[in-house]
Amino acid sequence: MGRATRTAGQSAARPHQGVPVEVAVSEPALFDFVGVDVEQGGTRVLRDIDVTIPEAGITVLVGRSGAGKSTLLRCCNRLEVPTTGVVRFRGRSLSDVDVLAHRRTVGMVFQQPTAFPGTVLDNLRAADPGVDEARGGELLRHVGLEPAMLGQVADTLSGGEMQRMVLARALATRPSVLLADEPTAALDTESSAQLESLVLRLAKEGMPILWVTHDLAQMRRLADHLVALDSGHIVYTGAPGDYSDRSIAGESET
Ligand SMILES: Nc1ncnc2c1ncn2[C@@H]1O[C@H](COP(=O)(O)OP(=O)(O)OP(=O)(O)O)[C@@H](O)[C@H]1O
Repeated sequence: MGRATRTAGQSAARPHQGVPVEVAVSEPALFDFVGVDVEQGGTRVLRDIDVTIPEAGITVLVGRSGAGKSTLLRCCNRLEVPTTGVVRFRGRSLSDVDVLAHRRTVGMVFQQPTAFPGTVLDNLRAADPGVDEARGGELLRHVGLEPAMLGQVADTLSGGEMQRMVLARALATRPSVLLADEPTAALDTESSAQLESLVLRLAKEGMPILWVTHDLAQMRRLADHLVALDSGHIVYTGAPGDYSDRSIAGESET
């Protein structure tokens, strides 16, 4: 975690002194889970989660099916609300934020890309009505699609094109974070590789990304940081290179 120095005024750190002082403060984490439980249908699907998601790079969440990866990810944009505990976003509890505004800051893409009715441009405008053709073309280029596709009926796109359009739609609100829940699961190898390159580029451009997968080979291609879950518990956090317990993830290399 990086550290920052800020100038604290009289009222902040030293109320009894008349001059500003320099204090060192830790930068808040991107997401901070403290004592988080999530209960679904009488079962605790996340148990006592304490984890910090760093501000930079790609954090990959791995674990076998049903481990709680999606639930943890969904807590990050308030699609899921903890039964107990706190999730903080850049230091602020998500129970205190405006949820819709938060979801514009924290974009999300899902396993199954879903087009809204109408054209690709209509889809981008559903996220931000201010998207004109120029901005729409820019968003499409950013995800490797041709601006000429703006007028195409969205549900005629291929699976790979659709997932990239959905990503462009998520980027239309200029989010500062991206959440991705197994976004390559329904794609062929080539489309999957294109999406991986795209996400690596977004991360390089400075966007922190949380990416869920059960595919350990993909995890190794993408992860700067790793969080592994098993039966609702965190079983590993740290560098991907140090993670070796395949029996915990329970998944095969692909
Ligand atoms: N609304 C719900 N009601 C009851 N149980 C739920 C609900 N949502 C999730 N669960 C259960 O919570 C557990 C964790 O689900 P979650 O989708 O987070 O797992 P996952 O690790 O993302 O799995 P997968 O890789 O299969 O998507 C599962 O056992 C699931 O059946």
